[in-house]
Amino acid sequence: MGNVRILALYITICVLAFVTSKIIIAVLCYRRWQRRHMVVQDSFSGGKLVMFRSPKMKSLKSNMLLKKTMKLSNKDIIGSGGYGTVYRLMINDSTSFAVKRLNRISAEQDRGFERELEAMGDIKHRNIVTLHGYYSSPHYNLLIYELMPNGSLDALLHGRSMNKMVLDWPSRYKIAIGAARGLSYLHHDCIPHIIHRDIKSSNILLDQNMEAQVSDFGLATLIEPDKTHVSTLVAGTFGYLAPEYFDTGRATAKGDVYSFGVVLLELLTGKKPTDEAFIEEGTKLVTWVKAVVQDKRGAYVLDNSLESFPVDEINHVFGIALMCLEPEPSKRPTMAEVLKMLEQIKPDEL
Ligand SMILES: Nc1ncnc2c1ncn2[C@@H]1O[C@H](COP(=O)(O)OP(=O)(O)OP(=O)(O)O)[C@@H](O)[C@H]1O
Repeated sequence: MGNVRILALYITICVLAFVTSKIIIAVLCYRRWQRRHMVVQDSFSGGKLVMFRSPKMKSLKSNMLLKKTMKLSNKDIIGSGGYGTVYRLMINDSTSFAVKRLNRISAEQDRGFERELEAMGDIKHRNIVTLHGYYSSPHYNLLIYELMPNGSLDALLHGRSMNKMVLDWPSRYKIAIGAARGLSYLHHDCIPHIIHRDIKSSNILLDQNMEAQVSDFGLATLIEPDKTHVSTLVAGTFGYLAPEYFDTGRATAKGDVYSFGVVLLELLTGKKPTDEAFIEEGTKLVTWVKAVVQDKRGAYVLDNSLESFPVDEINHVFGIALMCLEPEPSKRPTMAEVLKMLEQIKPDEL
């Protein structure tokens, strides 16, 4: 009988110690989370604004941030895409953000929303657009990003009048290297490794120094794009998608490499992969370029504005693009290899 009591006491002590340790760990984790976040509850809408603490956030008052976020209107719109509308949020002369309002997501997707965003907020790299925070409410969600003052590569290369700019070869090469660094970081240095799934020129944004930053990673898994958004097929964008994706429907790192190859072609030819002219002719940028190269008229595809720049450098990047565009995924280089090859073209400048 005595032994049974001792055993019961022993089990009780073990259970209590286990439960207490779990509570202590949970409290410590929550305190750590609180130290790294600034949280404001919006009693009016029932929403919650969460900002990840960083040097940029130090001088900001949380209530003022929430107030300005809630006041965003059509006049603040800077773009829109398959996931929703993007607004410029001006806090003061020196601080602004890009706020992406996401189209409604299902309750099932909503459950993983905050967890995914916490992981995205942890990713800090000079070639990845920083996620500063998010707002979640029963009706809609907002993602708060670093504002990229020079917009997207897509707008710079193919935009109408105001945004369009003739990018010289050094700028294009710098953009290619920056985007390759960002993507290589997601593929090889993040744990767990991240597949972007939607690499394209509108997801390569330019900071004040025209340095490329990759945006929108993680969104393809976070939210199903708007079904009315014609350029988007499941995840990814027509014109950039690797051929195997149409058979398997599976996003892979080598699929990202293919899409990056399309972006390199875009930089070299100045042509838009999603251009209706290609669709009308029943072809794509990649097919057209490959056909011209096969005819040994490779120089014909290059953007006219690149004529006066070093042809060997341009041809080298062209060669790398074609490697990325190998139909067989295993024959494509990894992003780390692509980056290394790009860097070797002008090693002194980096
Ligand atoms: N952080 C940002 N800073 C500045 N402009 C941005 C930022 N994020 C997005 N934009 C602008 O908003 C536009 C729309 O972006 P969004 O990511 O919603 O759609 P997209 O990339 O064009 O298309 P999709 O939704 O199919 O990926 C971009 O092309 C860009 O011009």
